Amino acid sequence: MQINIKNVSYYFRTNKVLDGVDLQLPAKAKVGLLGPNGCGKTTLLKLLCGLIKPSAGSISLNHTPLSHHNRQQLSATVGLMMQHAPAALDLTVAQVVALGRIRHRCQQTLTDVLQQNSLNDVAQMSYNQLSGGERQRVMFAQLHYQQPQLMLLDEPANHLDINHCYQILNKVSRLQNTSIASYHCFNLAAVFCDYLVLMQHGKIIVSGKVEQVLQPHWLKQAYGIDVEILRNSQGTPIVSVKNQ
Ligand SMILES: Nc1ncnc2c1ncn2[C@@H]1O[C@H](COP(=O)(O)OP(=O)(O)OP(=O)(O)O)[C@@H](O)[C@H]1O
Repeated sequence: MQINIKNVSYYFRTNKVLDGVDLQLPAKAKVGLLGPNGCGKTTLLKLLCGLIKPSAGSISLNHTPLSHHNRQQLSATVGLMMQHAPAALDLTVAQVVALGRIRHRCQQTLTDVLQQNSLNDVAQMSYNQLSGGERQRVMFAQLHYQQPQLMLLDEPANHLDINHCYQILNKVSRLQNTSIASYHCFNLAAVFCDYLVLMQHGKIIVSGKVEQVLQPHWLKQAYGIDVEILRNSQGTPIVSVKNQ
């Protein structure tokens, strides 16, 4: 899904939390949103799925303004995994995952999705009785079942142990869709994204390929930290924070 964000601003009352954001993304891009706490990453993700509307500017998906997509179509083609997995009503894990396909004809079975996300053993447990990381995995399985053309993930690594974190981010990177995920860990973003967007105070300060964005001067500007950039054996950047 192609995305075109034009001069988008967003206010919470008088607080301008997004300020003239411009961004064009090609279909199937795997995008990482970076930036310090409160810079506007979640707000941008909520705007992209139509949960909130821009105060100014416009967003188009596949060349059609978001405001022209009908709600049902949008909820089938765009999926958002929130940062804090919500407490569900008294639903089982299987029922929560099944909500991902409530508006679709299923192409893969619920059993397959539960299995692919290693949730078979807890499928009949109450969602409310799961740990934070287990809930996060259930919410990802719901999104996986939905198979949206545009997958939005707010801090997908939240709560997850390193093994489940890699399993989920590997799945995201292999899906043939567009994904935009916010990250606090530069090194996860470097491994799983092909394009990064660095934000500060509601603005994009730089966007581009991983190597262009993970530069010491940009990270100093956004976060006020000194870093050096190392490389792993595949040449992927590793950001190492210098002792403060
Ligand atoms: N419901 C709300 N009402 C008022 N202000 C809000 C609301 N939600 C967010 N904000 C403000 O909007 C700004 C951007 O918040 P947002 O959640 O988009 O940041 P973020 O980059 O996702 O932060 P984090 O990395 O901490 O999750 C923050 O200053 C926040 O206080």
